[in-house]
Amino acid sequence: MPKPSKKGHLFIISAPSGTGKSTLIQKLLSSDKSGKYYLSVSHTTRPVRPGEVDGVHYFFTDVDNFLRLIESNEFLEYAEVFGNYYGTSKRIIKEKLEQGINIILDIDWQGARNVRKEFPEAISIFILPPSIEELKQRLLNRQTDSLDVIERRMAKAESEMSHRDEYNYQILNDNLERAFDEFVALLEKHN
Ligand SMILES: Nc1nc2c(ncn2[C@@H]2O[C@H](COP(=O)(O)OP(=O)(O)O)[C@@H](O)[C@H]2O)c(=O)[nH]1
Ligand SMILES: Nc1ncnc2c1ncn2[C@@H]1O[C@H](COP(=O)(O)OP(=O)(O)O)[C@@H](O)[C@H]1O
Repeated sequence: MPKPSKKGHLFIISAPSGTGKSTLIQKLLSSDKSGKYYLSVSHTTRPVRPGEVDGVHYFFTDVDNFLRLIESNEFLEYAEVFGNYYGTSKRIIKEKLEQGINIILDIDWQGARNVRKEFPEAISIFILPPSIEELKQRLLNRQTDSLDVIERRMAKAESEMSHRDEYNYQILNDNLERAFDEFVALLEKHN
């Protein structure tokens, strides 16, 4: 009898906007030569940033279509974040987990709560910025958002951080190399 193949793990990554979660995740994916990790591509109604590609960074959509996708039960979870909708597709996640591929979800604390309801075994990691001042500096340096968008994201940072204790692990993203090593070690521990 063939041995039942091992299922993939579900990793939830959250952090205040600008902390560096996308940077850490992209670094993981570029070092993942064997394709062990898959980053779930969410749907969003927020505007495309320069350099972002539809279907790669997000599936960019309008509100009407997003509401249709909710109706047709397409999402494992969805939430309103910074005045836009964001949602995680259900089908592809289940498929990949069955294939033994680990899934990375870059979602906010509301999404994390909802995913835990369906996947209590999910492993959740909260990434912390060194300080609020440094967080603002990173958002400014990134040069992807206008000043009022940055202000809105900063206003939400404290409330996002108030959920850090709901996560299995917390990683401080002070020095990128150090934080990355800790991030990889943590993921590998579960493999
Ligand atoms: N609940 C939920 N949150 C999401 C999803 N996709 C992205 N987010 C979160 O939405 C927030 C804003 O994401 P984004 O606009 O890309 O900004 P960034 O975090 O500054 O790069 C972040 O906290 C993401 O983790 C999703 O599918 N569901
Ligand atoms: N450890 C770090 N030190 C300094 N800058 C960082 C660090 N990690 C990420 N950054 C930079 O901070 C900005 C925000 O990072 P990003 O990954 O887009 O954040 P998030 O996905 O959490 O919103 C980017 O310009 C990125 O290059």
